[in-house]
Amino acid sequence: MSNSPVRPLLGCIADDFTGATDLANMLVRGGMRTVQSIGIPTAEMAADLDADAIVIALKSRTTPAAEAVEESLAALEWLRERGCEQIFFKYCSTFDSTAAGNIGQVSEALLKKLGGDFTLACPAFPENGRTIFRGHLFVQDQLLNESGMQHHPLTPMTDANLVRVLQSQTQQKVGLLRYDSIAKGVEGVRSKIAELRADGVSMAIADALSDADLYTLGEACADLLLLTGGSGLAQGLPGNFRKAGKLRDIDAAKLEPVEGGEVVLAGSASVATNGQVAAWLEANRPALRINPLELAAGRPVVEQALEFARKAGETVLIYATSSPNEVKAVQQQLGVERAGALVEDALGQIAKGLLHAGVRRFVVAGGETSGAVVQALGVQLLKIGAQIDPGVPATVSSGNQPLALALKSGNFGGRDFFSKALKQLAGESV
Ligand SMILES: Nc1ncnc2c1ncn2[C@@H]1O[C@H](COP(=O)(O)OP(=O)(O)OP(=O)(O)O)[C@@H](O)[C@H]1O
Ligand SMILES: O=C(O)[C@@H](O)C(=O)CO
Repeated sequence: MSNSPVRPLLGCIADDFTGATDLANMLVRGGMRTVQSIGIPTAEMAADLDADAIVIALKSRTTPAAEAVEESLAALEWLRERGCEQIFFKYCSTFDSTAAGNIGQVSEALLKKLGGDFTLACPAFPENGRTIFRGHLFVQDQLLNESGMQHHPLTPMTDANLVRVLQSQTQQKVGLLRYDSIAKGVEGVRSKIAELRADGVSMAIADALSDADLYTLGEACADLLLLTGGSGLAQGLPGNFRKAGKLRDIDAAKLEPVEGGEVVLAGSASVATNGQVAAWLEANRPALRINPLELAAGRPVVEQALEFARKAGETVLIYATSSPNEVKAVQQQLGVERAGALVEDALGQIAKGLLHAGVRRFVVAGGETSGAVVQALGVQLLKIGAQIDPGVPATVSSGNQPLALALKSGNFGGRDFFSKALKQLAGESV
């Protein structure tokens, strides 16, 4: 067994916040000690880094391609300076991108900078119902464009044919690594990649119906400088580093316990979060809903929420989560951006107020919401612990005052996620 690596092995760039946490979760599950940085780490943060994998969380999913490319290249440069051997570009398992990109443009730029001539694009996440067959992405039993994602406010996905979608975002030739090549195992994948390369393809959408397919892909691609996809594709990578004797045999998911108060903050309006809020209310646990219209009217919503939490004497849920129709009505009155910003800002301020009141464990629902809360709490670096539900790990922030955080993508987590996450952050077995 080799000693702890001085430099990280895998460098990752994620296009959003909870997506980064999802990827980090997968790497820890595979035995890689992983830290997530909010943006490119500062020199001070970098001095403390000791991990097998580093995930840099950007907020580039919906930014114009040129901006996303610039930020991603800056992250790449930082990761290469640290000596990372392989780079992973993480995007959403539903391939969320605007009509203008930017998954293709960012992948192309990263590949060029690395001097590579081929990469895979595979957003599959079978554990959460995302599979790819003949280049078409399914969410559970629906094609992507019939799954509800066609109505996404920022990244409506109206075509399930990922070869076509990716080709519209890059000058490079896009191909398909089909399920029948993957069924032939690691050698089958390698010979198909050789064929695709000879054909001038530099990015191939990879089919994946199961975790077994993703492990095969991961093993077959050990030598590629760049891989791109969802967290599922990363499952096969720790095994490659282990085989090469580069990982220590330690518990990568171990986190220090964090004592203090706890809270649940929900700013996601997704179906899964609506169910989780309903489950909390059905259990008669204390909850307060914040109303964006009251925020817009300048009412003291933040102060009221802090007072509510203080008086409750037990763990509370503070949420903006509403049904799609209610959200739409608010958005029509305030505008999508303003409504979102008001809620995010309020939940951030509430998180900060609760921190001052002694809260140290935070369960947060929603990608944008998590970004706002983490920023308000001044968190820059997260150590990643054990999985709570697929795609969501427990995490603890670095620094003088460690905070325990569970940051959940909107559509992730079971109905009992909030209570399960609170227990796990408190160190209880779940
Ligand atoms: N009641 C509401 N009315 C209007 N906007 C709301 C309301 N509740 C939440 N929002 C806003 O909706 C957005 C939800 O985005 P967020 O990323 O947090 O959740 P999500 O989209 O479900 O999660 P993910 O991006 O992880 O899939 C935020 O900007 C939030 O402020
Ligand atoms: O891949 C996923 O589905 C998530 O990690 C995510 O990025 C959700 O926004």
